[in-house]
Amino acid sequence: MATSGLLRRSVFRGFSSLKTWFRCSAVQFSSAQSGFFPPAEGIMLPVGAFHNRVAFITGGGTGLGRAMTATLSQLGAQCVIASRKLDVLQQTAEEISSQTGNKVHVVQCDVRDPQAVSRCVDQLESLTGLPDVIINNAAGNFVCPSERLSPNAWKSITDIVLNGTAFVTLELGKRLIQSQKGASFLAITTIYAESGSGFVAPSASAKAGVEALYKSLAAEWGRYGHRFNIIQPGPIRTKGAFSRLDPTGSFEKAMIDRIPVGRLGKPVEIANLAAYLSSDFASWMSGAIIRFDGGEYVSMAGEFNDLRRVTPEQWKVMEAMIRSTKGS
Ligand SMILES: CCC/C=C/C=C/C(=O)SCCNC(=O)CCNC(=O)[C@H](O)C(C)(C)COP(=O)(O)OP(=O)(O)OC[C@H]1O[C@@H](n2cnc3c(N)ncnc32)[C@H](O)[C@@H]1OP(=O)(O)O
Ligand SMILES: NC(=O)C1=CN([C@@H]2O[C@H](COP(=O)(O)OP(=O)(O)OC[C@H]3O[C@@H](n4cnc5c(N)ncnc54)[C@H](OP(=O)(O)O)[C@@H]3O)[C@@H](O)[C@H]2O)C=CC1
Repeated sequence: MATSGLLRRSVFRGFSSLKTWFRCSAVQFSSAQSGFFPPAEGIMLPVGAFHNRVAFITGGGTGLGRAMTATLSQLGAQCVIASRKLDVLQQTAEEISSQTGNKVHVVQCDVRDPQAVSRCVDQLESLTGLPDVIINNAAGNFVCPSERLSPNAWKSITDIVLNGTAFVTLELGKRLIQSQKGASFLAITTIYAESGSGFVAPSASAKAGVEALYKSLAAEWGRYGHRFNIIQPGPIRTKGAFSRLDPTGSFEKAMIDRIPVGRLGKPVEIANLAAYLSSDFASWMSGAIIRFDGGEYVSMAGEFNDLRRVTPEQWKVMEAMIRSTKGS
């Protein structure tokens, strides 16, 4: 009796401090743990893995598209990058070509316009011939409460992300089928294409559509020699994304705090994965969706994941409480 009274008192003291502790504690992961997971900045595939290959990358002038272009070019590919801003494309192409010694071509194209996409593919064909690798990376996005979205805001994101990807994929796919040439298609979506997310509803909806398109074509166009895969990145700092998704910079710490690996991703990390998926080493991969997020998605999803905050001392108290229910 005396022992169980003591236990109850100590359990109660422990529990109330636990409640206080839970209220006070906001941080789940220390960025110090990123020390366990330093990014490897080198190029993963062997030199020449894309020798004699042509890669077409939308949005290749900036951010992740630029990193993918640099990696493919380093691996021997002749790259063609396309987006709206010709000056940005030209500067990126010159910088990458001068580093790798491989030509990077540029084509101005607004992927929202199917005629422009068709003209872009004409230009691509005359520059390099049809590509072996297609990376649908171009996107538009901004955080916005859904009740503030105008029809044109919705349309603008959907047109870039879903329709743009579809126009590029269909135009190239048809021409590749016609010429009996196989290719690897890769789309860059995001982790919330799966879960949905408040404040980016147009992007979440359009990215989910891209995933449905790529899974459908993986099933349908394997017979023409085409593979379709998807990378769902978590947060990787780029000017384009972070200026539109975290304009004040106040959410970055919260992002890092919920990533088990304890840090943001690096552009070169996604570039290595994209190169692998686009390479012959991945010729048995099609219809795959690779989540690439340092564990953020599962970290946000699990009901009991907040128990990471419980200290060993607090576990002693909780375990005693649970064990004391035996027979009740
Ligand atoms: C962290 C982990 C998960 C991260 C996921 C990341 C996903 C990403 O996709 S990041 C990629 C970010 N990069 C970009 O967005 C680059 C390209 N973006 C743009 O060019 C522009 O931001 C835009 C998408 C708006 C398109 O530009 P465009 O010049 O074609 O359009 P606008 O005429 O400026 O706007 C079209 C309509 O949208 C309304 N609008 C624009 N910004 C906002 C905003 N911040 N909030 C609400 N509404 C906005 C704009 O008013 C236009 O509508 P309307 O006035 O009715 O005509
Ligand atoms: N960075 C991140 O944390 C994450 C990024 N992603 C995805 O990664 C990809 C790259 O994003 P990121 O590098 O961060 O951002 P950027 O803003 O740097 O890249 C977006 C690119 O898309 C191009 N683009 C936009 N609209 C059009 C259009 N209408 N026609 C042709 N090109 C267009 C832009 O070029 P231009 O303005 O010259 O047209 C730009 O180069 C996107 O698909 C994004 O959704 C997904 C999850 C996380």
